[in-house]
Amino acid sequence: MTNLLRLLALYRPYALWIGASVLISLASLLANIGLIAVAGWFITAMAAAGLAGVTIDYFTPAALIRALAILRSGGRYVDRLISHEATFRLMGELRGHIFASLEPLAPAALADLRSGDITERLRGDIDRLEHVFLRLVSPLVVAWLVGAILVAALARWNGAMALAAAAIFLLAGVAAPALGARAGRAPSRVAATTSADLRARLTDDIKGLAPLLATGADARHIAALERKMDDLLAAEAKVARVGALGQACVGATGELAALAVLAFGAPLLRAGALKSPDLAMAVLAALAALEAFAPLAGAFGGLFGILASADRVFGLIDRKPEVEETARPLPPPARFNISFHAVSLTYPGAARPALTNIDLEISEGARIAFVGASGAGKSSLADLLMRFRDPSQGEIRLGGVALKKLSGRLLHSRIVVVRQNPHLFAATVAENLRLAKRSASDAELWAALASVDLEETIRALPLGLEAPVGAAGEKLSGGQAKRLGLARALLSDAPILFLDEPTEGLDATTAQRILAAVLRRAEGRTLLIATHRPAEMAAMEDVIALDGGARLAPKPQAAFLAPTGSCGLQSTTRA
Ligand SMILES: Nc1ncnc2c1ncn2[C@@H]1O[C@H](COP(=O)(O)OP(=O)(O)OP(=O)(O)O)[C@@H](O)[C@H]1O
Repeated sequence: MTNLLRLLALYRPYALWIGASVLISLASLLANIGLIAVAGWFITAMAAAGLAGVTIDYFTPAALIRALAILRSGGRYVDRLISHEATFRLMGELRGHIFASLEPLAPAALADLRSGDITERLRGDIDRLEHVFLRLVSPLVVAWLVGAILVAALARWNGAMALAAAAIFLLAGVAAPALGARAGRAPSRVAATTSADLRARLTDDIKGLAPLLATGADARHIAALERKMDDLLAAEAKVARVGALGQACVGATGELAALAVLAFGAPLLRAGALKSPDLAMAVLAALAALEAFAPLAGAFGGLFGILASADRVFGLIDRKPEVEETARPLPPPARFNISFHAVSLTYPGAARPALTNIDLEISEGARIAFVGASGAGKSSLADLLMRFRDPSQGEIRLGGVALKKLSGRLLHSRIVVVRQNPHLFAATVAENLRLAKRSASDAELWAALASVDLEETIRALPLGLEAPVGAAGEKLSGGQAKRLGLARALLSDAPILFLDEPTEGLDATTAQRILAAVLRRAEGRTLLIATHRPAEMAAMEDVIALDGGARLAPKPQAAFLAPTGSCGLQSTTRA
């Protein structure tokens, strides 16, 4: 419920829009009720005048009927316009708000969420929140106001008649929504969470279709999706049943209110305390009140589904970032030497540290190779350097300034990391490259491609630089996608490059050519390479060996090049 209140609080900047929408909705509903009531009064009065052989002024009621008809139709149109505009603005803002909250979370604090899940929270769940105002709040407020106005109007003729109508309106406007919400609580929550899960799974399965087909696991996954779909349909059927029952109950509101007015009005008519046109008007007004209460019937059955979506959306916003941005970042340091001071890192929930007590001094422009078996901690070093995570202990400094005191944006403009499988966007070759340097000319793009041996391949594509690379670069081979990621990094002006196994999987000749180009383009910059290749180690000024997260004792570079298995690491002792 707290999240529902938080959601409603977000509407505060749109209070004027919402007030206007409720007023216009109320006016058009009252116009409709007035139209039916005045028409009833008019017909009865005309009949009574005919029987009595007298004439009455029919211009005024006819004009009133016309005016009410125009107000009803125009009001409905303007109401839709305003209420939807307010809702769309709010949803747009909420999406922007969520995107802004996602940025500091990425990548570490989102690592446990499937990408389909995040997409679903941003799309489906937010869409569901749209109903809060349109289907719940506005209809409820309008129904209560209409009920109160009708009861006040009836009270002018007879208190008991007004009380009876009030009791019926309370049943329809308070008891029925409350019961509907209660009955729909479990199934609507199940429907919302199952639907979110189903979409997230579907997204994941579509992304991983190739391995699913290759391993023959597709049938199992399809069966699992079908089971989820059955669960969803069953939950939605229950929500629909609650809605239908609510509709049946609320549907009787108008008739019951009309009967109550008739029951109390007939004796007044006989006693001459009420005229027949007035009674007809009151009965028809009570009957027409149904229009105000009808939307409440099914809406509240799904209330808890909307709350489940609100929980999922706010659950994303409320996640704690792995790293806190400093509110007052220091200016960029003058130098770019890197130092690690007794740095340890233990991932949340991990049994043992990924990095232990690492001390490092990397001077500006240095060329260092990081070596170590898989899981030794090389990529974790890069994550810490980019401040995707903070060390559990110790401190990292850039130019003598603690990373925590620098802004994330500054850090990311100074240090570029190329991961083992760099992410490519579903955009063109040029767009992917220009992420690193927006102003890069085509000639610069070609030069960057040439340095990773990709120029010929891209020139051979009919669209060249404008060729789309497909989702996550799937139109390129694994090696080509990796090289495009590398070209992107080389294009940037960042003074520090961290390349995580840049030539892994490439043949020795291509790897050698690319290494030469990397060294050329990294001239004057700090170049850090995580590698298993002796040639890359040999090209660096220094080799730092990691084993199980600890830095091994320094030893001559040549020792790493000895063919003793895992880069000559076995005989090395811990630092
Ligand atoms: N997000 C994570 N959550 C928990 N443990 C992690 C996470 N990422 C890495 N680890 C663990 O931290 C240790 C170091 O991993 P890291 O990826 O830094 O090694 P690496 O040397 O880069 O390995 P590789 O050469 O295979 O890429 C490993 O034991 C790994 O299982």
